[in-house]
Amino acid sequence: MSAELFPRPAEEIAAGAVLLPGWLGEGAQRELLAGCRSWALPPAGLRTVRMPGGGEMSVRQVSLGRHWYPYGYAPTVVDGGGEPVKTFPGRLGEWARAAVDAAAEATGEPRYGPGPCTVRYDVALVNFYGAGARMGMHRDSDEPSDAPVVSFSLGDSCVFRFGNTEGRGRPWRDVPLRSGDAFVFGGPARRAYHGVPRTEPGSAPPGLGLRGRVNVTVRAY
Ligand SMILES: O=C(O)CCC(=O)C(=O)O
Ligand SMILES: [Fe+2]
Repeated sequence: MSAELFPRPAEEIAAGAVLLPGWLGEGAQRELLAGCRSWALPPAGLRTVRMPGGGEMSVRQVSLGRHWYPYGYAPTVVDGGGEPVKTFPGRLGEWARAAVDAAAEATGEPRYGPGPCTVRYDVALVNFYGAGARMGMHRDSDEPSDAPVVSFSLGDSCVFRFGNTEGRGRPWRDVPLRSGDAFVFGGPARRAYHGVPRTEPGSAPPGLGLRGRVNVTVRAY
């Protein structure tokens, strides 16, 4: 991919929620995608998540570090085959801390506490969006930790709807996320509602070799 014609600057979408466009370069995107492909393999690989109401999430998912299920975390795939969850890769924690520092620097506000980020990240959710997949408005609230969540996007672009902490409704901002973008939400935005109303099939960078969208969300439990 050539450089952007109009580079997108870092932007604070809401207090504590920062978009870092193109934060992962092409090499890092390829590295992360290769990781996702290996994490997707069984055991404890890519799965369809069943909701308590009987429905299924359209986004398929793999957990790292701790297994997320609706609504909690467990050491094993408690709502599937019972296998131990895959290990959380330390490199994802390094990237997440660096993204938090970049977000803090971009806003010039000490939103996430003083000094460089020292959070011990230990959980990641890998979300795979095929054509038509979406994620409804929700909060990331199954982690006791208030540490910033860091999300990395690969492949197809999407609309990331970033709302408020009061409820699922407006006000919200619809933010386009593209391959390589990082999005940090912490501090006052940590428990804000957010979702992905749509992706744009076929919009992935041709060189990446991914059809669909992958999002990796790094959290501290
Ligand atoms: O796919 C995304 O960008 C958001 C994922 C998300 O909100 C989550 O995994 O909780
Ligand atoms: Fe989320």
